[in-house]
Amino acid sequence: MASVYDRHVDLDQFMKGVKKRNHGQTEFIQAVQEVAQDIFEFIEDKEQYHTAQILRRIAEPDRIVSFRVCWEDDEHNIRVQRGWRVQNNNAIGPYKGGIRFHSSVNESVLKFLAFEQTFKNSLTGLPMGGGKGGSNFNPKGKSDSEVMRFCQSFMSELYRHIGPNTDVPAGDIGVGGREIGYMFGQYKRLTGRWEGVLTGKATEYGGSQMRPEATGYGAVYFLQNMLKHAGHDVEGKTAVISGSGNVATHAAEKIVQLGGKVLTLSDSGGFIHDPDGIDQEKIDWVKRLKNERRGRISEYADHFTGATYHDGKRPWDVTCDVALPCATQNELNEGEAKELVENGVIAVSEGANMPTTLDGVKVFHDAKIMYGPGKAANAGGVAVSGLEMSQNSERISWNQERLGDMLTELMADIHEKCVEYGDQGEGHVDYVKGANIAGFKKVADAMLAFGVV
Ligand SMILES: NC(=O)C1=CN([C@@H]2O[C@H](COP(=O)(O)OP(=O)(O)OC[C@H]3O[C@@H](n4cnc5c(N)ncnc54)[C@H](OP(=O)(O)O)[C@@H]3O)[C@@H](O)[C@H]2O)C=CC1
Ligand SMILES: O=C(O)CCC(=O)C(=O)O
Repeated sequence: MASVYDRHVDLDQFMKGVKKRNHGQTEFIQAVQEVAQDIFEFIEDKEQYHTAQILRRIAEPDRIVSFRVCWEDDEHNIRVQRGWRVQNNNAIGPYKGGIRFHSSVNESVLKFLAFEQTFKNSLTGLPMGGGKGGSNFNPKGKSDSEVMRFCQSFMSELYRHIGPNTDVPAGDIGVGGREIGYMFGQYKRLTGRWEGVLTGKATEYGGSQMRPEATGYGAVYFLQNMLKHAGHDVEGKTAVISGSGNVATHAAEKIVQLGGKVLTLSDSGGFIHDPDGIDQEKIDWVKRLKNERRGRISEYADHFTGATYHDGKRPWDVTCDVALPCATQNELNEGEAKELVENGVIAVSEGANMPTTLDGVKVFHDAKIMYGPGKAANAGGVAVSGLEMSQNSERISWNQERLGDMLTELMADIHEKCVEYGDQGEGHVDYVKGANIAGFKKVADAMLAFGVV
């Protein structure tokens, strides 16, 4: 008798199902679409993946925990926020991925991030599954005490769902060293245990050297590998960077160290353009502005002569050789991608997660420029988090130099995997395809080994 379930759905039927089951979750649907088109091609002649419905299963989170987070502001008002942890897939290791605090956070955003994280973590070669969490809490303008009370309340719910062998969160937008400290302190208080349950900790209490730098540096190493593969170098290149947080400032720092010139940085208000170049001294100033004074990037143009501030704008119309979107999802659209290409960009390396819209990706693809998608290019952060987990379990700590070498090697390996599965001949590499297939294969083969679970 014919089965009512057709194992051989095509891409369109598959995406129809995804859209129906995840109605209105536009970011999640976008992330699945971008992966599915490559995976369907890859598994066309591989019956085992169809029979076991592997992609269908990866695109359905193992579980989503959602909870209320109550906290008291400095005026003694009771505030109520939502918190989530999306545990997408733990086939190859404990769930692993950051926590985001931003007013735009919702279930769709966290599902897309956890889905992407599953492929990214697989690409690192380390034993980590994919997860992501967060809240619609907006830390901007809040006092340290308010942030502390919020973090403690958030962890009072989250702690029962995480653990060093279960799920290991870290930072993301709006969650840096300060927030990780408050959350780790609360976990320790609630459980009575010191264990490596979060990464991105300060080095005084078990954090890893190089973790703050790892995502931004890693995105530049990935860029460097792409350029080298095509016979180019970072030295002498002009770079346009968006964002001015952890990833953007460290990407800028590494570009400068390798002899490139950084022209822009941005935040959600607008971007600054400094034709003289944003050197190390200026980057340090931006780090203090953002991490200590918690100010706006517009202040840069008041402080440094020659720089201009462009209110409400994104930096993609500034002519450059390389572009690094390092702020947030969907911050670079089709029109902006066309503008970059027309202005002669040769490579794009994504420090942020899914910063380019699907139409924008198509522009880069058609123009055959070197385009490193976030799940490969920004994997250095979670890779060093994986190394932090190893150091915590072994009760050891590696030095900066050793970790720097490991990060460089990890990014070169990820680049190699992308080339292995994405080489299109005549010197062109489809890095999206390479990252999707290499990331998928390891998770899929582990899932096959487990049977139907
Ligand atoms: N931290 C990490 O290790 C990793 C981060 N990533 C990704 O990198 C990106 C940046 O993260 P990170 O640097 O850690 O975060 P931060 O909070 O340190 O910085 C975020 C930056 O992006 C800007 N930004 C945030 N939302 C928007 C928006 N809607 N429009 C325009 N600008 C925006 C912020 O500006 P403003 O201050 O005005 O909000 C800020 O400049 C994210 O996509 C994150 O998922 C990826 C891998 C690892
Ligand atoms: O280090 C981690 O676990 C989090 C990294 C992360 O959230 C990401 O890669 O997007």
